Amino acid sequence: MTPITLNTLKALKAKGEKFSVLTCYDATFSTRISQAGIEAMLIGDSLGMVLQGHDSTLPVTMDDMVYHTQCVSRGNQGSLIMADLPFLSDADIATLLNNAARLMRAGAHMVKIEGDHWLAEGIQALSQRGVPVCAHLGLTPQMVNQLGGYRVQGRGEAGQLLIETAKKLEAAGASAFVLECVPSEIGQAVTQAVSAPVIGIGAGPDTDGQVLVMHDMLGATVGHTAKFVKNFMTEAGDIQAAFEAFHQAVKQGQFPAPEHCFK
Ligand SMILES: Nc1nc(=O)c2c([nH]1)NC[C@@H]1CN(c3ccc(C(=O)N[C@@H](CCC(=O)O)C(=O)O)cc3)CN21
Ligand SMILES: CC(C)C(=O)C(=O)O
Ligand SMILES: [Mg+2]
Repeated sequence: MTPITLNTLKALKAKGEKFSVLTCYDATFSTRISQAGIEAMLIGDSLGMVLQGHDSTLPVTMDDMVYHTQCVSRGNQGSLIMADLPFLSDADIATLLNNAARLMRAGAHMVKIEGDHWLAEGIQALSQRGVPVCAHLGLTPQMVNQLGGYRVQGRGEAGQLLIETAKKLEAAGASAFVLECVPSEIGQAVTQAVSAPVIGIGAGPDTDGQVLVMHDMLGATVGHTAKFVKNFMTEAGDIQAAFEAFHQAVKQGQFPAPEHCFK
């Protein structure tokens, strides 16, 4: 399989074709997920919750992210690898550049950073130096203490601001977006407003790609799961088939269904 690049994702968007993304944290699942044809894997700081047992993503360190990115990189068979910059790893531009360099050396092809319009400066600094950046907007879990919980974002006026923010960050150099927990109409509007691929999680059916936390879509997560989660394991019967079913459902526009979306 020819490796997936950012250009592949851009070309899919231009053609109106969907693509799928899963979080991944280790070499075995990296091989399995990439063999299923899933275009990209995200070493998410959600590992703080699903692997480490914390109740938020805030305790995750750069060392944690580097270690898991190396593991995923070793198992990868052609998917695009994205890695999260963890909480406050972007305290200033020099720190941000150093931390992004660590993720890229560990095998990431692109870094993802959570925030809002103020990300522009950091995104510009990274993209000018050859580090592709994915901007994570909407529900940004590193801000859970300020948001007062994992709540839907971008309702009412905030939705219009989100569209303007995405355009501004694309102009600053963002090459992709993750849009989390927003009404479907905002997911659609942001996707149309930028030419960079938009990956949704709880952002409706109209984003270019869909991402889920691997443990959620395998039905392995303990306790509460969000409305946007679908368990692909029940029907598939084994893990490889569940990855393939997720990929096909996204490709064919069958996932997310209305029950996975916010109005
Ligand atoms: N296992 C796991 N899956 C994830 O998707 C995930 C993590 N962990 N950890 C980091 C963040 C936290 N995330 C979350 C967690 C909960 C909701 C949630 O339950 N949201 C409510 C929205 C309620 C509302 O405002 O209407 C929901 O009902 O889905 C959303 C995103 C997404 N990320
Ligand atoms: C939920 C996705 C988008 C993420 O940022 C993570 O897994 O950390
Ligand atoms: Mg994350």
